[in-house]
Amino acid sequence: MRILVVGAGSTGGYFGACLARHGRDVTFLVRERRAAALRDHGLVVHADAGDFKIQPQLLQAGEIRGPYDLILLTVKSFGLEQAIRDITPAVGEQTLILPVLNGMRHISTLGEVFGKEKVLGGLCKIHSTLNKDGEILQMSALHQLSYGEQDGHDSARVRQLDAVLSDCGFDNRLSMTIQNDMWEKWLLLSTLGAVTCLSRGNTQQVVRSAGGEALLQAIYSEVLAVITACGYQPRPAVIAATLQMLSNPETPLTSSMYRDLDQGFSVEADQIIGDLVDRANAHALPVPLLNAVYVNLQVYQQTRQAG
Ligand SMILES: NC(=O)C1=CN([C@@H]2O[C@H](COP(=O)(O)OP(=O)(O)OC[C@H]3O[C@@H](n4cnc5c(N)ncnc54)[C@H](OP(=O)(O)O)[C@@H]3O)[C@@H](O)[C@H]2O)C=CC1
Ligand SMILES: CC(C)(CO)C(=O)C(=O)O
Repeated sequence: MRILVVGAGSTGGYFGACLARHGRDVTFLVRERRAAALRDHGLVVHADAGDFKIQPQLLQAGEIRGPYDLILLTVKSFGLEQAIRDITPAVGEQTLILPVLNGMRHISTLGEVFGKEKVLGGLCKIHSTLNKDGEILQMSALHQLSYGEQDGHDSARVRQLDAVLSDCGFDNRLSMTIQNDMWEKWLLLSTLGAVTCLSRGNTQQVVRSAGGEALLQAIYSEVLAVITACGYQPRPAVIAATLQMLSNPETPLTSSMYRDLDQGFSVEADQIIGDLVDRANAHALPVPLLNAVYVNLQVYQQTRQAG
């Protein structure tokens, strides 16, 4: 199976390197600066289970010759439009596109461009980032990649994909409920992103602040109400466990959006929070806290762009 990993950042670099290290046929689609760095230094991964390095096969936009069997899409939401243009020559009749982006909006965008049947549901759970040398840093043992047919049916192609992604050193999961899994992940991630970005701190600091736990719970309730209004019902056990995890005063959690904000990088405000606010508005659902977070992040983005 020929695999094109689009982006060699925190998630693409991690999962792509694991796949290549285990003998899968992986090529990374990267941009010029990343290509130069990876050519010179290789792709270095500081994994929880130990460090390793691969010399990746690289391509840049315009160099793609023919379709790939799998496109693992690991760009940020604000890079999606460009990535769609760049991968178009790699998408053939049988190509499967597996996106790991947070949120939901990209699924319909990709479906509209390439055809819904080519786009799998997907998500990853990992705490990873790039260090100052552009190396991948896995910050906890978590490294889960889940995927499945959007409508949950079993198929030969997802079984084949599952076989290829198995035994590559990360936790791969074929899911027959991937849409619901993605909504459940959004519940976790958007609450975590909202509360950490708003407070400029981790969940432990939030929960140990006066009114912090109540704020977290109130944001969580707003997100849950939006998701439910959209027709998805997170499982009761997941609702309870997620809130318990987020409110645990012993565990300082951050989201990738907060880590980006903390470093002055662009954040996926529209995809992770704005889309929830839009959906709430469509259902005439008041979400004052999410709205406050969204405004806050938009102002951050404007300040960044002006600076
Ligand atoms: N990091 C994490 O812990 C987690 C992230 N996620 C989600 O995963 C998605 C990806 O995030 P993450 O990996 O952290 O992001 P990163 O910014 O670390 O990596 C994205 C990479 O995509 C590259 N890229 C963007 N556009 C293109 C393009 N057209 N062609 C080639 N390369 C491109 C960027 O390259 P360049 O260097 O050239 O800009 C960058 O290296 C996001 O939606 C995020 O929310 C989900 C779970 C955890
Ligand atoms: C759920 C979590 C926190 C870990 O995968 C995440 O998706 C993120 O940080 O973007």
